[in-house]
Amino acid sequence: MAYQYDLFVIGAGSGGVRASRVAASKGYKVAVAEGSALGGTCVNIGCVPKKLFVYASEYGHGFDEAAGFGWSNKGAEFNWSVLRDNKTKEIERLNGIYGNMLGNAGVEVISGFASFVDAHTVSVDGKTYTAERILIAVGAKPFIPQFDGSEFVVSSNEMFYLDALPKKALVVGGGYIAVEFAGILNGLGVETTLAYRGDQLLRGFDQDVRDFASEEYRKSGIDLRLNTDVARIELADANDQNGARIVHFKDGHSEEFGLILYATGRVPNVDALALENAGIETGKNGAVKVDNNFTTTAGSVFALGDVTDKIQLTPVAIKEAMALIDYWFDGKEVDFDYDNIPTAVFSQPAIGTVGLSEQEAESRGLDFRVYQTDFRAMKHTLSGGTARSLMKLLVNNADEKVIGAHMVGDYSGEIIQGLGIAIKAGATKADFDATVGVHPTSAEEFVTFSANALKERK
Ligand SMILES: Cc1cc2nc3c(=O)[nH]c(=O)nc-3n(C[C@H](O)[C@H](O)[C@H](O)COP(=O)(O)OP(=O)(O)OC[C@H]3O[C@@H](n4cnc5c(N)ncnc54)[C@H](O)[C@@H]3O)c2cc1C
Ligand SMILES: NC(=O)c1ccc[n+]([C@@H]2O[C@H](COP(=O)([O-])OP(=O)(O)OC[C@H]3O[C@@H](n4cnc5c(N)ncnc54)[C@H](O)[C@@H]3O)[C@@H](O)[C@H]2O)c1
Repeated sequence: MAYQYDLFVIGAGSGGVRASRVAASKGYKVAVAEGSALGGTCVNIGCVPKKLFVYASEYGHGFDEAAGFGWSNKGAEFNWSVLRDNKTKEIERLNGIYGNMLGNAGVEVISGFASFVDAHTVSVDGKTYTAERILIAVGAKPFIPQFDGSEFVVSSNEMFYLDALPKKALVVGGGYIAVEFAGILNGLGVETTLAYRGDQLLRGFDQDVRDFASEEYRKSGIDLRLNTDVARIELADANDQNGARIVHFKDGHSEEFGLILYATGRVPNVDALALENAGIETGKNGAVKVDNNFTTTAGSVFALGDVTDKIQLTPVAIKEAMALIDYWFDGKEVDFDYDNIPTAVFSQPAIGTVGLSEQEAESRGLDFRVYQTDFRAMKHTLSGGTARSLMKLLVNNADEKVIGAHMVGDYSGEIIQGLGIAIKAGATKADFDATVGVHPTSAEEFVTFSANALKERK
């Protein structure tokens, strides 16, 4: 049967743009449907605008820290609408670049939300399109638990377009988005409370990193409250939808906030897809089920990125798209390595991590040793700041390979990328030791760990 397209991609985000662009450049006839803005979550309401906000927020601390270096700061003021609107202009510039990139590669961009008619046919705004292969790359959307007053909270989506910043904000959650936005708000001068229902933030990260980062967040001014959960929320003035909110916590106390951000996870964005029309099965939270080759239960339909709910990171979606391209064009079975994916949390201070945490290494029954240090970075000898940095290296005793590296402190995201290469390449502790340090940096600690830094493990 002749189809209109070789490939129809649903969603022009991190994974969808890469897959459609490369497939078209290799000779496929490709269309991509996008219901919102080109570039997806990362470009529009994720990594990119978030990082711009982090830069803005860091100045908030920078002005204070500059005094020790001789700068006098005569009443610097922050204007939210300038930041918000400059950010939006930059994102619109990127949207244009994505449009050109797709157009130049010969990809037809169709505006609108797609849904399945059958395993080779999708419908967008009432018009149908047939394709030999269909790729689902629709990403994820914020999950907000439903409770009395949950309509008065916002998700990260809205944070990028707020009319004004509140005087006092509550952030609920304990993952990447919660700690990143708590840091952003705090640095921009908002009185910020971060409430998490569990014992410690950042589940899945190394325990020392979690403890250390939490302490640093507190020192930076965030009011961190653990084992704290919200019972219900109401408007302070029932006639003012945009006014203050009263939060009733489960411990019985109540408090007023101008803004409440729920950062309580993201779930696959499948509701509008009518997956059942194509016989596509889903699992937990609606995640599209795929085999190793990203093939769904309908053989002509593939899925990757956040919608499969594996690891929700942009470079993962992009690498998955490239692996799928190799499978389609070169018949290479996908052998995606989900171990040793470096990642950074752009909180303040930032966290960089790659490989196993101490707890993961223990649960895998490995015999390993840990080198660990924490120190005051040189900058803070004059800044007057009390921030400290943490670095930690795990070495497998059987083959001397470095199996994990973790850092909390300035530039961790930048530093961890290089360590990711070393660990992926199988570097040993001796290789780290044989590497000459870059001085004076914090990063050099990773190549100067001696027996003195061995952690006594219980
Ligand atoms: C606040 C925030 C900060 C983040 N920061 C980082 C970071 O610093 N680093 C990092 O690596 N990751 C970060 N992420 C995660 C990253 O954005 C995602 O992992 C990544 O965007 C996933 O790519 P994707 O291709 O799976 O989906 P997406 O990029 O989400 O793209 C999916 C696209 O599909 C479209 N779509 C949905 N349904 C349909 C439909 N039916 N028809 C047509 N189009 C549809 C959507 O509009 C969207 O444009 C962040 C996420 C958030 C929310
Ligand atoms: N720097 C980055 O790379 C970056 C930044 C932002 C987001 N992301 C990606 O996006 C994903 C989603 O981010 P996220 O922070 O929303 O999710 P997350 O899964 O990282 O964290 C969700 C948090 O909400 C808590 N939670 C869940 N349900 C709750 C409830 N009912 N009440 C109170 N708390 C609840 C969880 O315990 C957890 O701490 C991340 O896992 C990450 O993969 C990456």
